Amino acid sequence: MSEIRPIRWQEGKLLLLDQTRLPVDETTFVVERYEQAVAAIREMRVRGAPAIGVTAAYAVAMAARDIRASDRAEFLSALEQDCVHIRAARPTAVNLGWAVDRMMNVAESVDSAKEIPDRLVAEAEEIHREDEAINRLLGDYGKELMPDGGSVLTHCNTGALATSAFGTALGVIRAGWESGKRFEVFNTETRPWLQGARLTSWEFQKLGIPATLLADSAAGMLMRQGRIGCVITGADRIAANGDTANKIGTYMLAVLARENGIPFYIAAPTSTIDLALPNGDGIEIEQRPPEEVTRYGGVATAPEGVSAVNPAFDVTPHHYIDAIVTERGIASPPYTESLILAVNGGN
Ligand SMILES: CSC[C@H]1O[C@H](OP(=O)(O)O)[C@H](O)[C@@H]1O
Repeated sequence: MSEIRPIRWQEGKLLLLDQTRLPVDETTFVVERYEQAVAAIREMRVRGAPAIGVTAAYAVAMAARDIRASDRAEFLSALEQDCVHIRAARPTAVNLGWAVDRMMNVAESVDSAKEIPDRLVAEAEEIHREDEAINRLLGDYGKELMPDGGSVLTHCNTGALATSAFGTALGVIRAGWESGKRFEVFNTETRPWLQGARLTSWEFQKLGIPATLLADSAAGMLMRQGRIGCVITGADRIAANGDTANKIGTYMLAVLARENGIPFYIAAPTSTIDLALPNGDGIEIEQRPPEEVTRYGGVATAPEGVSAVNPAFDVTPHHYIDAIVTERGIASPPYTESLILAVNGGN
């Protein structure tokens, strides 16, 4: 099976598998300027915390390519201005800001303005390469949590489409399956943007992993019936105490899992951990257009004029989370200690 790669850098252009068109059409959205990358992130043509970070890295490199200043200080000032727009594309996933910070640190380490653009392309490519390796490591650690002969439920899309390749929570499921374990897989549709129905189901079919799609509201009944052995999701930002922001509906699944005595896991690279944030109260939750709730595919699914709220994420308190799988191992409570070790490489 050829790996799904939603992001490709080719001859100075960023080629994105347009996720607003899946699963019906597999089309490439071509990005040549950083402004187009910002729009693609905001419009969710590319989405998923790690994928947003990789795309933001290339956006910084493209911004640098268009700056004409020869003076180093002027160049860096202009680049930081462009980075303000890149950082603002979507607020919740920490990976975006993490990638921009890393790119700006590299730019500031270069002595001559004319060398910055090429150096930044190289750094963006390195971030891109690192992400796949990290996901595979994470999957390898996490696969032990997959219940041979049992079942797992996942939410939203955390597969290759949410990263550079392989995925995070879906990568753990894939690694467990490819290690020879056999278990039932369930995935929620994930309203209103339908990442689960449109993207995760598509990825499981590509991987040859049988998976059963369910309405978000059916998850509680399946748990109560004993049909779900564990729940695993991704993350967009993990605070120092383990409070975790993820796709809207995750908190509901975590509370239902605890109520039914089912383990609830998070899978995320350490770049998603924000140790500067003591707890989840300070995580900015992206509010997306109400039309994503009241319409789908250009068709009204609610009466014209109805008001709607559309938070794209929620925060799951750390005490509902049984383990956090990272590329440096599985973190267990107390997360105030285990996440520091994970981020610092065990030291
Ligand atoms: C591997 S992180 C994927 C993460 O991102 C998703 O959000 P969105 O589709 O809005 O970018 C969701 O929270 C996933 O868990």
